[in-house]
Amino acid sequence: MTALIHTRAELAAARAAASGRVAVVMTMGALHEGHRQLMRVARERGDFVIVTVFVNPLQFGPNEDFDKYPRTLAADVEACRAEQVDVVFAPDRDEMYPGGTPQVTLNAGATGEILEGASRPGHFSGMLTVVAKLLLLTRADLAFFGEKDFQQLALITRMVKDLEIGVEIVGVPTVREADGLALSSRNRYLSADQRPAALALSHALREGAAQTDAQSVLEAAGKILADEPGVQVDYLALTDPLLGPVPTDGPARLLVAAKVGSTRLIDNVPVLLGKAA
Ligand SMILES: Nc1ncnc2c1ncn2[C@@H]1O[C@H](COP(=O)(O)OP(=O)(O)OP(=O)(O)O)[C@@H](O)[C@H]1O
Ligand SMILES: CC(C)(CO)[C@@H](O)C(=O)[O-]
Ligand code: BAL
Repeated sequence: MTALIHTRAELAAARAAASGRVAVVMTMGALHEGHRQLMRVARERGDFVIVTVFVNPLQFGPNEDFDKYPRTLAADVEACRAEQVDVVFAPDRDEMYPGGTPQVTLNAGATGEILEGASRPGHFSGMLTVVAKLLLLTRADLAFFGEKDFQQLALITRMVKDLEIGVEIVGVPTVREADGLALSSRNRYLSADQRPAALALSHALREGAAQTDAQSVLEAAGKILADEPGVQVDYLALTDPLLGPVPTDGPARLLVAAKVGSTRLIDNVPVLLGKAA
C-alpha cells in the first residue's frame, strides 16, 4: 500500500510507525525510469521507502523553468505504487517553507561555484537546503541520488560528511534510453526534431570516454558537439571523480551541459585515463 501524504505532521506519523531502515528518494516529480531505478535500489536496501515529490523554488533561477516544470502527481503516485513505495510525500511550498523563503540556507562552497553552479547561480545552495530539510524531516538512514546529476551527488555527499549528518548517500548509475540519451524529466520539452540533436551529448561522452589521455578525450567529445548545429554547449569538462583537477592517470569524469533549443540538458560518464586505462 502506497500512502500519498502532503503535510509534515503526516510524515512524522508515518516515520514514527516505520520500522527498520528508512530509505528516501528525493524527486521533483514527472517520474521516469531513472527515478524508478532509484526506487528499486531503495526498495532492495531499505525496509521503508519514502519518495518525496517537490519542485523546489529555491533551486531555480529567475529565468529558469520553475513555472513550466512538469507536474504530474497522479501518474507519479502510480509509478511509486508499481515500485512498492511506502509513502509519497508531496508537500506544497508553504508546507516546505512555512514563513516563506528561509533566511538561513546552506552554502555549497567552491565546488558549488563551478560547472552547473557557474551557469545556475544559487542553484546548489537551494538544492542543498531542501535536501538537508528533507533528510531532517524523513530522518532517513539511506538516501538515493542519480549520477545523472553528478555534481549534485558530489555536493550532497560532501554536505553529509562536512555536517556529520547520519545518513548513507547512495549514488545510482544513469539510466539511458536505448539510443544513449540520459533519461531526464526535461526531455519532455524536446520536440521530435530536436531529439537527434540531444543525442549528441551522450554520443560525445561515449567517444570521449573511449580515449585515454585528457586532450584526446576533450577533442573527441568536442568535435561531435561542434558538428551538431542544434546544440549550444555550455560546458564540456574533464575532472577527477570529486570534480577537482583532471588527473593524468586513473579515474576521471567527463561532464557536459548544453542547450537544445530552449531546453538545457546535462550528462556525464566515467573515464579511465593513462596507464590505468
Ligand atoms: N536518468 C537517470 N538515471 C538515474 N537517476 C536519475 C536519472 N534522471 C534523474 N535521476 C535522479 O532522480 C533524482 C530526482 O531528479 P529529478 O526529479 O530532478 O529528475 P530529472 O530527470 O533529473 O529532472 P530534470 O530533467 O529536471 O533534471 C535525482 O537524484 C536525479 O539524479
Ligand atoms: C534532489 C532534488 C529533489 C532536490 O530538490 C533535486 O535537485 C533533483 O530532483 O535532483
Ligand atoms: N535535476 C536536478 C535538479 C534541477 O535541475 O533543478
